[in-house]
Amino acid sequence: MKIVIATDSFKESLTAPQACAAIQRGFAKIAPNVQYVQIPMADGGEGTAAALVSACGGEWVNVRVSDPLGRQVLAKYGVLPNGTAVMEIAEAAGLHLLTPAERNPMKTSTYGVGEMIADALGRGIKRIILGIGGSATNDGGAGMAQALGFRLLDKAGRDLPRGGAALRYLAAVNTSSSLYELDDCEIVAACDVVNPLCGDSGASAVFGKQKGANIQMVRELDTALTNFADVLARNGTDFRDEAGSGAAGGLGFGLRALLGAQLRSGIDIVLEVTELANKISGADLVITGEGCMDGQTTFGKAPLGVLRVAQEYGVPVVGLAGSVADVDELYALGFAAVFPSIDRVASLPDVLANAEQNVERTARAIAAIWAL
Ligand SMILES: O=C(O)[C@H](O)CO
Repeated sequence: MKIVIATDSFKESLTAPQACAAIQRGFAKIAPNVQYVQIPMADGGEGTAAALVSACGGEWVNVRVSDPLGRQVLAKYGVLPNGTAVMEIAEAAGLHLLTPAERNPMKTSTYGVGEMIADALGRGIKRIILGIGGSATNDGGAGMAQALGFRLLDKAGRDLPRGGAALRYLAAVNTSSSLYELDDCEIVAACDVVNPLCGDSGASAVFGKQKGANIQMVRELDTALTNFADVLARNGTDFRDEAGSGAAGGLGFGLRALLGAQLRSGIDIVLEVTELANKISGADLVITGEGCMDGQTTFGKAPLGVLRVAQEYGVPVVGLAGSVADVDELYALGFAAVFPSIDRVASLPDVLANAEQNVERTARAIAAIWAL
C-alpha cells in the first residue's frame, strides 16, 4: 500500500514539509505499515525553493543583497544536485521585508534579485528556476536588470534611479555592459499569476495597492511600465501581454524581455522538478491541500495540479486544508473528499498556533475512515 502526501504550505502556520509530516504522523497512527511518500508542493510563490530542495536534495547558499529599499538583507537560494539554482524573488524583493509604512512601489526596486542572480552566475550556475511572486515592487524588473549590468537611460543619457516611477523617463536600454554569463544561463520564471504587464488586469492595477500604491500611483506606475514595454518593443518583440509578464510587479516582463527567460506556471514547474507523476504512479491514495481550499483552488493552485496528475493515473485524491469553502466546486473538479482541519470556532492566532495538531488529528480521522 502506497500513499503520496503532496501538500502546499498552510500560510503563516505550517511550511509544506511540516504539513506533509503532520499528515503522515496522523495517518500512521491508524496505518503504520503503509509506504508513505512525502512531496512538499508550492505554486511559484513562497516556499517554492524549499519545496524543490526538499524533494530533490541540494544545498542552501546565503548571500547579502539589497532589499526593496536598498538596505542589506541576507537572502538564501538552493542549488539542486543537478546544478540548477532555485530562488524566490521574495527573498530580496518581498513585501514581507517592509513595514506597511515603508511600502511604496514608486521607489521599491528588484535590484537585490539581480544581485542574487549575479551571485549564482558567479558560481558557474547554468540554470535558474526563479519563483516570482509576493513582491513589494512594481519596477518591471528594471532594478534586477541594473544589478546585472544593463543601463537604463533617460533622454539625456543619464542612468535612471531605482524604483517603478522612474521608468516613465526611460528612453533607451544599453546592454553592452550586462553580465556575459547570462548568455549561457537558462532562466525559468515560475510565475504565481498569469496577469499581463499593463492595463486593467496588469501588475500595477491588480497588485499595486497591496504594495502601498494609491489610485494616482497606480496610474503613474502603469504609464511607467507601458513606457518600459514601448522602449523594449523597439527591439522587435513585445512581451507585455505574455501570461505572467505582470507577475511580481512586472518582473516577469523584465525577465522575459531582457534575459530571455521562459515564463511558466509555478505549479507546473514544481510538478515537473519533483517528478510527482512518477511518484504517484502505482499509489493507492494521494493527499493534498493547503491553508484554504476553495473556489480559488480552481485557478491552478498546487492542490489542483496534484489532482490533475493523480487523475491521469486513476488514483483517488483527498484534500486536507485548514478551512474549506465552495465544496461543490472542489467536488466537481474531482476530489474524492475534502476535509477542513479547524476543529472549533477560535481566533485566528489560536487557529494558526494549533495548525499542526489540527492537521495531524484530521489525518488520523481520514485514515480511520479509509481503513473501515
Ligand atoms: O508579487 C506580486 O505582485 C504578486 O504576487 C503577483 O505576482
